[in-house]
Amino acid sequence: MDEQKVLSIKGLLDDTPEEYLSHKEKYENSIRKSVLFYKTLHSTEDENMSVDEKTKLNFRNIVTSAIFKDNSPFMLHNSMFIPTIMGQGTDEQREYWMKRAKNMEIIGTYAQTELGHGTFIRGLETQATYDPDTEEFVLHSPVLSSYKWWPGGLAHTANYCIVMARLYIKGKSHGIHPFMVQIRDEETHMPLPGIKLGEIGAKLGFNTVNNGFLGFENHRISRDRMLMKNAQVLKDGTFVAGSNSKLTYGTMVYVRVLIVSNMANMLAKAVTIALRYSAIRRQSQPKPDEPEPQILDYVTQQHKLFIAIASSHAFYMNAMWLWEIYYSVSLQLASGKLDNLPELHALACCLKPLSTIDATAMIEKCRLACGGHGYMLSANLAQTYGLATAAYTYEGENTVLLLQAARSLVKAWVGHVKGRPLKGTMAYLAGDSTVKAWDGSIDGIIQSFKVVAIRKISSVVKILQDYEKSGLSPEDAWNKASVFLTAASEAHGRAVLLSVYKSEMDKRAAVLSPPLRKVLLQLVDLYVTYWALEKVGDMLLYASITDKDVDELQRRYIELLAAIRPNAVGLVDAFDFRDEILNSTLGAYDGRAYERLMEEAMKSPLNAEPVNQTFHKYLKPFMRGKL
Ligand SMILES: CCCCCCCCCCC/C=C/C(=O)SCCNC(=O)CCNC(=O)[C@H](O)C(C)(C)COP(=O)(O)OP(=O)(O)OC[C@H]1O[C@@H](n2cnc3c(N)ncnc32)[C@H](O)[C@@H]1OP(=O)(O)O
Ligand SMILES: Cc1cc2nc3c(=O)[nH]c(=O)nc-3n(C[C@H](O)[C@H](O)[C@H](O)COP(=O)(O)OP(=O)(O)OC[C@H]3O[C@@H](n4cnc5c(N)ncnc54)[C@H](O)[C@@H]3O)c2cc1C
Repeated sequence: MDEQKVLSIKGLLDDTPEEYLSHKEKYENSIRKSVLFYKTLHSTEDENMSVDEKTKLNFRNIVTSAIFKDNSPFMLHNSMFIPTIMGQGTDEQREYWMKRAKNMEIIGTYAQTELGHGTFIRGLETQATYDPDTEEFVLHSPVLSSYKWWPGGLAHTANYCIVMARLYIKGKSHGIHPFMVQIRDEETHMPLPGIKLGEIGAKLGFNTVNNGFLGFENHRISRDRMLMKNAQVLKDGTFVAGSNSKLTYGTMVYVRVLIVSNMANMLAKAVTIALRYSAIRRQSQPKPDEPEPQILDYVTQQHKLFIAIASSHAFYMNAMWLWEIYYSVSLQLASGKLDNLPELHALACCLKPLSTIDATAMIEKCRLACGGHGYMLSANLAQTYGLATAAYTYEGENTVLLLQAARSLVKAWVGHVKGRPLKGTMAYLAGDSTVKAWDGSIDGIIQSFKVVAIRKISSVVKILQDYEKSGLSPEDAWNKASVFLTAASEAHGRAVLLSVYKSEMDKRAAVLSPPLRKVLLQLVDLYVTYWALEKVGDMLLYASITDKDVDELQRRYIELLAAIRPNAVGLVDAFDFRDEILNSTLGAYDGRAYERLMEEAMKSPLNAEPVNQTFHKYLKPFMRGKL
């Protein structure tokens, strides 16, 4: 990625801090920057790229688009509109729409969620009724709850969107399908007749993504606007179903994998800021007559931050591994082979939640580790948190996705008990789940996490079966056991994250210089030890850990923090974020945090004059008892 080229774009970087712009100005400024940015450096995925090139491009797009303190109103164009055309369009539709979309002749978004439904896709109410007389679909929003609500860029930016709507033919519903809909005139940008558009209002974050609402009043589109790769409607209204109705959900799987990469990047940004600040901040005097130490030398500070470095590495390694699986399954789907889709879906339903849960918590911990200055918007930690925490919800709310993963794990376990072979990332469930003695090695701990997952899955299946034996319906039994179903999914996800991080690092270790290998493997060791201590209850219950073993783990953890300390700054420098991308008074490479804090403070409009007009208007009369 040519950051220099991007950052040299005149006007891309803000003179006025975004914090002091109005809601409307923030959006307008973000459009200005997005146009500059995309004119200079933007390439989208090309179908004949190698997996490695695609992976690098995805990661590159994430990093480059990190230039914005918030996200770009073009975000959905790249992350969902284009992937949906690629994944859901026929060859002819791809040919036409990809050219226009890649050249930014049109700007699109992905409109699935409605005011009344986000998780329950089968409950979506937007109607697409086929009219065989005119060979058109009539799009209609029958009730307020059917208005599309949330899609990024929908409010004022996009002029096209993929609308996920319920297909009706001759009064019969044929499920949810994707439709390419022009929503604004390409010349005037006015909403087309029968289309209501607007912005949903200020949010915790994402305030320049231009999330909008969309309502239809019997708006007609031609038949060829239904993306018909996975299902078709013939001219006479005959519906031709696809091989698997869930192929329509393909874009969501893609984005869930993308989110894992994005969490690696977001967490890397936050820990770079917090750790560099911790290296320059000196505070307190534990030893009389000695200078105040760097707060990075407090072990509690190391405990807060070093796990974030290791977690960013872990998410990155897992993301690259998952991209390989994604692209391999996508190629199989293209040739009609569907049997590996459920495993990819289950993996994405584990890793997206766990990476967003951990990243969100650790980014907040990075902010808290910076004390008062971490609370400043100019530190760019609060905004980073705001962007990350959104991913807990979007692209499949985490609880719902963990329950989806549980659905696959329960099926796999029940099948295993009946003698059906387990495969892929669930094969370990067939392993021995009795641990006679604690094995404190890295591989031993990872094996213990697998045992925890096996035991949690088997025990929640027993709970489900007992509930059903007691007369509960499968649905009621499922709901009753759902807390422990999500716990079983989390345990599976934890085992995957740990084992993939370790195995991917082992693959790379061979080509690393000995000093680099040592440091990176220390981070693997720290990550595994940290999680063994975090989940010590599970280890006690299922992995025969004793209090002596825990004591040993604690001592090892402390030693690892000390071992990593000399390389800590180098490890975040290695993320190689330029100051303009960190966009933080605390995280700049030169360490001049105090000067930058003051520089940013002086940009506050309130500092333009020594006495604010409210003194004479309100305060003085008030203090003189005259109000
Ligand atoms: C700085 C730049 C960084 C970029 C980073 C990315 C940024 C992207 C920005 C994104 C902005 C946000 C966009 C959005 O949020 S788009 C909307 C996303 N919405 C969702 O994800 C909705 C979640 N809900 C669902 O997925 C389903 O409805 C759910 C499966 C949860 C519930 O389905 P339901 O209970 O109705 O059950 P079903 O019968 O429909 O389905 C269950 C069976 O279907 C299989 N299944 C489900 N989903 C999938 C899938 N996606 N792929 C494959 N298979 C799927 C599931 O396994 C079940 O199969 P079985 O019946 O065989 O068990
Ligand atoms: C910043 C942001 C950007 C977004 N961008 C887009 C976009 O571009 N395009 C788009 O289409 N959508 C977008 N969304 C919407 C997003 O996809 C939905 O918010 C998400 O799918 C969750 O659905 P929901 O909001 O209806 O929450 P709900 O599904 O109503 O969830 C609310 C609560 O109910 C629980 N719950 C729901 N169903 C179940 C269940 N079956 N079992 C157990 N618990 C359940 C959930 O766990 C959660 O605690 C965006 C959302 C955000 C926050």
